[in-house]
Amino acid sequence: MAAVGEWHCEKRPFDKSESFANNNENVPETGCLSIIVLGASGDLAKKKTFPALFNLYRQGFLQLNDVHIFGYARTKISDDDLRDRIKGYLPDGNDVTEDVKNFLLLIKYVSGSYDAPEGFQALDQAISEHEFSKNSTEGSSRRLFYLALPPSVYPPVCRMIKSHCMNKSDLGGWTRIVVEKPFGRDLESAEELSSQIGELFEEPQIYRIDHYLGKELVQNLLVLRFANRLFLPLWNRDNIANVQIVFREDFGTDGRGGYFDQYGIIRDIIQNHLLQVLCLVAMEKPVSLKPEHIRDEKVKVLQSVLPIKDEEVVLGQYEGYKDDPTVPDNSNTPTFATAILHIHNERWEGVPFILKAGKALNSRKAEIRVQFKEVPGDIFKCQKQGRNEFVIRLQPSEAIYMKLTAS
Ligand SMILES: NC(=O)C1=CN([C@@H]2O[C@H](COP(=O)(O)OP(=O)(O)OC[C@H]3O[C@@H](n4cnc5c(N)ncnc54)[C@H](OP(=O)(O)O)[C@@H]3O)[C@@H](O)[C@H]2O)C=CC1
Ligand SMILES: O=C1O[C@H](COP(=O)(O)O)[C@@H](O)[C@H](O)[C@H]1O
Repeated sequence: MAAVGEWHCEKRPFDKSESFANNNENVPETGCLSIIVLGASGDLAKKKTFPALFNLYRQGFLQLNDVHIFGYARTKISDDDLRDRIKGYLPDGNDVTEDVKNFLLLIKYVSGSYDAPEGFQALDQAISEHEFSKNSTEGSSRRLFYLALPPSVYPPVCRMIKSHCMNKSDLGGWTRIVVEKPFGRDLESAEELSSQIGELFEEPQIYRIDHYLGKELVQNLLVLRFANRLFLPLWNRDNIANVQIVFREDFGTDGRGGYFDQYGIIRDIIQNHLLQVLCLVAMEKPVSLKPEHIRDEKVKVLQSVLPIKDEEVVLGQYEGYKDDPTVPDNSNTPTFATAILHIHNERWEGVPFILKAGKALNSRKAEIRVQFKEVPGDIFKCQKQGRNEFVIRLQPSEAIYMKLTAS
């Protein structure tokens, strides 16, 4: 029997004043806004970034009078080509509504490379023309650059933005950049990337994104764990046998080899999305909900993870991966990985955290599965496998359910 529980689980209302401004409390959020999606020809842009912008537009956070959206990438396509690529991924894209039409008209495309001035000069000119058409005083407008690109090109792109596309002077306007995961390939490259970007932009201008943290149930994990007495006494090694954090997709790279093959499934999914989830599942209660307090508790979890043993890792590559023309014929990149993590602390000693991620599998699913221990002195002889579990499903649709043991 599966029962749906109703635990305290709330959605924090989105506060307009927080949009793009939570670290910049004194900066006015008015005036002409240009949002520039770099890597606009790619998968992230069409599946997530443009649809998210459309949702902001529909909810009134992006005003027709103030906003313009620019796509930038190397692929040579027209404005309409880009709009056609995006259309099918918008919630109402197939029956082109007025909202869809108006939104698409906000989008212009500029083509150029990621490491040469010409393209960025053309981009700057297109942005400036838009700002001029809105009678925006130079320096008073806002420019947001979203890097929907492989991290390997962040340094040249950031240098080009800094040299050619900044808001010209500081009259209340700003220039900000959003960078995607994975943040580098390893500790050394992450630190190098941090210092390269840090030399060009001030910290409040830099936004690092992990979209799993935007999923409603991921955001709710802290409320669920720390605002419900039901869970407080159970959430530990005395009651929990193991925790599985699983990501499965039923599609492969689909032409994303240019990015994916350089990184593989561990860097694409496990190191960021799944580890963030693991931290929220395993951490102690933070002092408050301030970002730095939450971060401090996450760091303690990560510091308590023991080195992963080779025999507790499985890697694989799906058959047909190398048939994708964007993947090199000799690629050894894993598209599947499982690793067992052990957290060496008072709460979790002896509880395996099983992290699994794979592409081109037989189903699509992202979930946290908390398997409870069997009850002591069990008098029932029923089948126990797959029962006594608490499941938080993050994908394809978000849900919480419990698999109880019942005859
Ligand atoms: N796809 C998704 O659902 C998600 C992706 N992300 C992140 O977004 C970023 C981009 O991923 P995604 O859009 O999927 O990948 P894509 O392979 O689709 O790459 C995006 C664009 O980047 C350019 N590009 C690709 N490979 C290279 C390369 N080796 N060198 C220079 N430019 C390249 C291409 O544009 P052009 O050739 O036209 O210049 C491409 O259209 C990654 O960091 C990923 O982790 C994050 C969350 C979800
Ligand atoms: O970050 C990424 O996430 C997507 C999956 O996101 P979801 O919200 O649809 O679960 C994945 O396809 C992509 O490889 C990866 O870069």
